[in-house]
Parts: sequence; structure tokens; C-alpha cells
Amino acid sequence: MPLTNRKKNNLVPEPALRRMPCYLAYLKLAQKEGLKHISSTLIARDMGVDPTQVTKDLSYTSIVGKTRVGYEVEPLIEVLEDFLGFTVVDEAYLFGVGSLGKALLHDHGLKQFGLKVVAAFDVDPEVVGKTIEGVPIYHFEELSKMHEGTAKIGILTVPVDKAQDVANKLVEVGIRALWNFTPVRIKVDEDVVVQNTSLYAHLAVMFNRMKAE
Ligand SMILES: NC(=O)c1ccc[n+]([C@@H]2O[C@H](COP(=O)([O-])OP(=O)(O)OC[C@H]3O[C@@H](n4cnc5c(N)ncnc54)[C@H](O)[C@@H]3O)[C@@H](O)[C@H]2O)c1
Repeated sequence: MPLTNRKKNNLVPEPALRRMPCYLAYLKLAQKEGLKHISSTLIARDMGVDPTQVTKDLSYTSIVGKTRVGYEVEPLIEVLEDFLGFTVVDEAYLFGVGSLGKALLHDHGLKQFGLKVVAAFDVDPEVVGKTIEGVPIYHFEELSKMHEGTAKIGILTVPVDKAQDVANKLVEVGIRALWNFTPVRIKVDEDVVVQNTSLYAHLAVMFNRMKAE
């Protein structure tokens, strides 16, 4: 089960895990430009981080750089993609096909990062029964039917006042990881992974930094 395999990454500090997709994007660009080898110093300079930080972050993967030559770009990309779990596809259900849910269903990037939405759920008759980007939208009451499905990840994009209830039901039917876009701090058993994501948190940081200039 891909989700279980990823547990081996548990001990990697979260800030390092968050930097790794940025290294990956940077390396893919470097590869497009024809670079075969790259040093941690160059990565660090272009990404505005400390070289020792780069070496430490990359050391969590199995790959090591060579003195003077640095890292081979292509194998480093492969190792990073594999390490981050982007090479296996996990299936997910999405809950709440409103403005954010729809945007996520239209996003082609998710699959590249190993997440395939196989079904979505809502309560609004305007969307139930339709498909978006090939993803069927069911009524939330049909959730028990999906119990037989293989997806273990739930993407939560329901209204704030529904978030905890919906999360409880998802855990009941076997969802083991919640990608929570709602601002609610969902309370579930410890063995359920909850990843909170907020675009607005970053916006707040941007506004604050602009004011500080
Ligand atoms: N993390 C972020 O950056 C971010 C950005 C935008 C919105 N949000 C949050 O995401 C959530 C959705 O926002 P939105 O703007 O898309 O709202 P929306 O009102 O457009 O969509 C919510 C959808 O959930 C559906 N819904 C209601 N009850 C449901 C249930 N029990 N099961 C399944 N679906 C149900 C509604 O019918 C609706 O289609 C909100 O909690 C909002 O605060 C987070």
C-alpha cells in the first residue's frame, strides 16, 4: 500500500520535506537546461538556502554527492521523486465540490505528485451526478458504497461547520489520511494522518512582509 510505504519518511523533519519538492522543481529545470551534475553550493545559491542545509536535506534520501563533481542531476531527480512518494499513485476521494473542490478537480498537477482523485462527494443536487475532469460526483450519503473502494485519502473542502462531522464519517469508512483545506483543526484518532493546508496562511505572511518593507 503506497500510503504505508511512505511511513518510512516519518522521521524526516517537516521543513526538510517541504523543501524537497522545491529542490525537485529546481533540478528538473536544471536538467532541461542540460546540466548533468550539480553542486549543493549551486543549489543553495539559486534557492537562497545554506549549502549545509541542502546537503543535510538531500542526505535523508539514499543519494550522496561526490567531492568537486556534486550530484548527478538525473539520478537525484529519480531518487527525490521516489523518496517523496511521487512515483506511486495514491487514490483519493474529495469531499465538497464547491469553488475550492472544483479547482482541485481541475488541477492536473496532483497526479504528477502521485495523487489521483477517483471520486468526489457533495450534497448539492447541482453537482451530484455530474463529472469533472472524469471524476464522478456522488451524494455524500452514498459514501458507504465507496467503503469497498481502495482510496485511503480524503481531501476535505467542505464548509467549516461540516468539517468535523464529515471527517468523523470518513474515518468510520476507513479513510486513513485527511488533506484538510478547511480552517478547522480536525480531531481524529492519532493513527489518522491530518495535513492542514491553507493558502491564506501564506497570504498573511506576504502581507506582513510587505508592510515590514
Ligand atoms: N485552505 C485554503 O487555502 C482554502 C481556500 C479556500 C477555501 N478554504 C476552505 O475550504 C472549504 C470550502 O470552501 P469553498 O470556497 O470551496 O466553499 P463552497 O461553499 O464553494 O463549497 C463547499 C461545498 O461543500 C459541499 N458540502 C456541504 N456539506 C457537505 C457534506 N456533508 N459532504 C460533502 N459536501 C458537502 C457544499 O454543497 C459545497 O459544494 C471551506 O471550509 C473554506 O474555508 C480553504
